[in-house]
Amino acid sequence: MARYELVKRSVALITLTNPPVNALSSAVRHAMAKSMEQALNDPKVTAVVICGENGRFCGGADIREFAGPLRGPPLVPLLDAIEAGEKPVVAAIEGVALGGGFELALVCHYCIAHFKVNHFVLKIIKAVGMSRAAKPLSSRRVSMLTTPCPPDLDALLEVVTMEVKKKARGVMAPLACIQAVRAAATMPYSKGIKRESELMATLFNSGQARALQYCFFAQRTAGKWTLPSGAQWNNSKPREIRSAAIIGLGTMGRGIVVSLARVGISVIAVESEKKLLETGKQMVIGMLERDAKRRGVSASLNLLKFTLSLQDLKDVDLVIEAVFEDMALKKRVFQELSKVCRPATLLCTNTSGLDVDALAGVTDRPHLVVGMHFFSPAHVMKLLEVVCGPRSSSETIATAMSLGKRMGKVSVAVGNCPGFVGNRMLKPYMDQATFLLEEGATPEQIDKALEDFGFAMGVFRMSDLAGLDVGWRIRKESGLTGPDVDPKNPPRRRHGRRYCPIPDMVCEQGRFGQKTGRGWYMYDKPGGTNAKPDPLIQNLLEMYRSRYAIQPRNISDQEIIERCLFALANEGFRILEDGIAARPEDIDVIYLFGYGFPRHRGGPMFYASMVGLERVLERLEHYHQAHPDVPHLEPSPLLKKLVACGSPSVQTWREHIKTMHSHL
Ligand SMILES: CC/C=C\C=C\CC(=O)SCCNC(=O)CCNC(=O)[C@H](O)C(C)(C)COP(=O)(O)OP(=O)(O)OC[C@H]1O[C@@H](n2cnc3c(N)ncnc32)[C@H](O)[C@@H]1OP(=O)(O)O
Repeated sequence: MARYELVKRSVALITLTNPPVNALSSAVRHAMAKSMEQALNDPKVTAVVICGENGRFCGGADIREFAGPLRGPPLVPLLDAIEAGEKPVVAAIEGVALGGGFELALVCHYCIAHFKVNHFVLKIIKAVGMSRAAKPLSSRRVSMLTTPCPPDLDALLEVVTMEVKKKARGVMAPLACIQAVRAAATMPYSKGIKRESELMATLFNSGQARALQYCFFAQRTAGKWTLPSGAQWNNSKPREIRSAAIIGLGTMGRGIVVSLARVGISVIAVESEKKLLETGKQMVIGMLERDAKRRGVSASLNLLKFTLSLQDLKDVDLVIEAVFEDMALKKRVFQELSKVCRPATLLCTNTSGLDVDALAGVTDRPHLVVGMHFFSPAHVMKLLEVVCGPRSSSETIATAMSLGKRMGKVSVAVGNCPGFVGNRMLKPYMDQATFLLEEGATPEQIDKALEDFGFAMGVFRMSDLAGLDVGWRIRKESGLTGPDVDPKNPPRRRHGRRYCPIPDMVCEQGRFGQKTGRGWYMYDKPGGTNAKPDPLIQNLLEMYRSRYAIQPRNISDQEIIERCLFALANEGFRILEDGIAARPEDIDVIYLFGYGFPRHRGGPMFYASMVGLERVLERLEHYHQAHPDVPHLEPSPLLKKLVACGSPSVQTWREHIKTMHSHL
């Protein structure tokens, strides 16, 4: 946990040894306290060097211990002893120094940071020995340092506070940080530290802290996929991918090309027409150049090839199809790829919800077919849903997951069903939002409630950004709207359930969102981003309500949140029951990284557990009674089962999920 060595007969070298990140667990704190005591009491020791094993100084407190009561010695007295000691202590920092690890470095009298500090420990020790006589320690104690306090501190912090409130809506920690900075600048050290401890205690005991800790581990759990066959992340070897091809240079295709090229993979990009190819090429080159400039590296343009011919793909390791969301077209592409590519080439689809196994079925290698569902813009968004078809091999899944990681994505393995996890859950969420419009709410009221909850964007603002025509096309293909559907017979119902045609009416007016300058909001120009409420939408809603004799009512923010988010979580429970997601953590990670769900709320499933499953069940029953023609509001059997089992913690739900067959 901490190794103590006497080096050169006078320097104590204390090495933190708690892999993988040398977190300050209770055992480490105990060993550190003992080692420091030994060093300070040993007359032979004239100086101390603290470092971390395996190229990492310290990743801070052991977050796993936060779930229980504090055990072992507290950190602050240890830090105080180092700071006040009569022997110089040097932090030799390599890799990370985070949280409590950073505090540990701060109280040391000297800090040396290098990307390979272990090579330097002996030199550091020598330098420390020499400087000992020259420099008295009083000037090296952090408590003796004065913090500069600008005369306009209040105004400065006010500006920062406003910025933080805008960027991290509803999040407590950044505001507490500003208060701690104020305390440091205006109070003596001991009082400032006391204030900081109080702020820390408030945060530490908050629901937000629990949510953020949950997110940290959920993100890491998501990479550890497992199949009922026994194949899993640590026993399935991914293939090495050196070359890839992308079919389709629309918005998604371009982002995927950039994501691959910037990690050094050669990419062949294919389009069907010369003009589309040229436009796509220019866009990709521009994106890569801007990206490289931002990262201070040179753009990897030599890795790219642009072509109109699928024949050029015969030798690539992997293909990602990113053509229009049209099953017939995708099947044609997969049939062609089957003929052209060498038998070992992996064939992936970027479909956002179509049947991956149906595509596998038209190829000569269904075991090498897998979904790689990127989120737009693909070179920015961190989420990748890896859609495992029933015939995808474990090697194929491992390769897609590992390629996602290589591109810096958070990859989550999901099963194959319409919409997979993310988009399947989006439907009930968006349905509730449009039903609320019918009942009397406005897009801006619903968006504000969701943004106050913490979403980066409300549902209507997000739809305008994504483009309203995509969903419209899908609804037409599923027979929910279009020339063959009589909107009056029956009105506001399709396939035996409630249906809101307002989104179709918006699209019929050519309002497709930001790209057309009009959508649920109006924008200064096509492509504009500054959303303003549009009186025409207000008129449309009023006319619609009067046509169907709907008496608008005042709808509270609480109802908006409950109906949208409990319907969302309810679908999540069904997804768990169906074996489309293996764990609630996977669902939460998908919503955190793909749909802007606020991290300090932990994701839809964690949020439901924090609200209390009993309460979620009671509200869903209430809303389902009021809207019996909305099946998504009917509480799922798993939710009922969990409540009947006493609402266990989210980490243990898996034990209660008995799926007949997993789709993973
Ligand atoms: C006694 C209390 C006194 C003082 C309290 C002070 C406040 C704090 O210190 S709060 C903690 C602050 N520290 C952090 O927030 C760091 C969190 N960790 C990270 O950001 C990263 O893990 C990393 C250190 C930058 C390393 O990143 P990477 O190389 O990508 O590895 P990972 O996959 O993220 O992590 C590997 C492995 O380590 C586990 N882990 C990492 N940090 C901690 C930690 N602080 N506590 C416990 N466990 C940690 C992580 O879960 C991974 O575990 P696996 O089992 O391999 O999944």
